[in-house]
Amino acid sequence: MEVEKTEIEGCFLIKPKRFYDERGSFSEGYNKARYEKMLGRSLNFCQDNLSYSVKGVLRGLHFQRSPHAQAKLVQVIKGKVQDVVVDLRPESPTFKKYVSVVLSEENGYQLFVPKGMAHGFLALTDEVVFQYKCDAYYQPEAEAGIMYNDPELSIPWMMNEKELILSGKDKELPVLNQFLHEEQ
Ligand SMILES: Cc1cn([C@H]2C[C@H](O)[C@@H](COP(=O)(O)OP(=O)(O)O[C@H]3O[C@@H](C)C(=O)[C@@H](O)[C@H]3O)O2)c(=O)[nH]c1=O
Repeated sequence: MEVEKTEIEGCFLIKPKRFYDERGSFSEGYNKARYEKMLGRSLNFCQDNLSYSVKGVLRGLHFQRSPHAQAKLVQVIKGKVQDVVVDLRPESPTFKKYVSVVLSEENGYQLFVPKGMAHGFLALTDEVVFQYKCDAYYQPEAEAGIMYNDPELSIPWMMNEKELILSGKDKELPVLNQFLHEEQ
């Protein structure tokens, strides 16, 4: 298993080791003791989520407000996504920076997303099964988000705007600037 730092402090790309044999392959999706050691922090995941998406679905950019903020361990079981994380911690040296990675069934990579991030992904294949662990429970009243095409962030999404499929809720999200003003 390899761990790579990303441009955002506390956000890591994890490359689990895969064991191949004549039957197929095996890999550990999560091992509390090993992941804690590898990431240098304690982990207390309490909820597992699974979503199915068709090509062009963009979910994001989401987070839960404190005290319900969630760290996440995200991965793709089937298909391929562009996964994006935005640092929303005002005190962070990488405040307003984003990280964009491709997570796929083939590469098996995982992304550890610390608390204080907005997170989203774009389904790049016809069928995407996306799985993630969270360390705080879902709290609908704490849900918040930033518009995926925020002009200041200017995230280079890997599909054409016209091909994207968003939820009604995600079409109404504020841009980053508006969100930061409303929070003050
Ligand atoms: C996130 C979530 C949703 N739901 C319900 C609410 C709603 O009726 C339905 C679909 O919810 P959403 O539209 O919010 O699902 P979705 O757009 O997939 O939301 C997710 O997006 C990704 C990018 C994340 O990072 C997650 O934290 C989460 O915000 O599922 C739960 O019951 N538990 C949960 O933990």
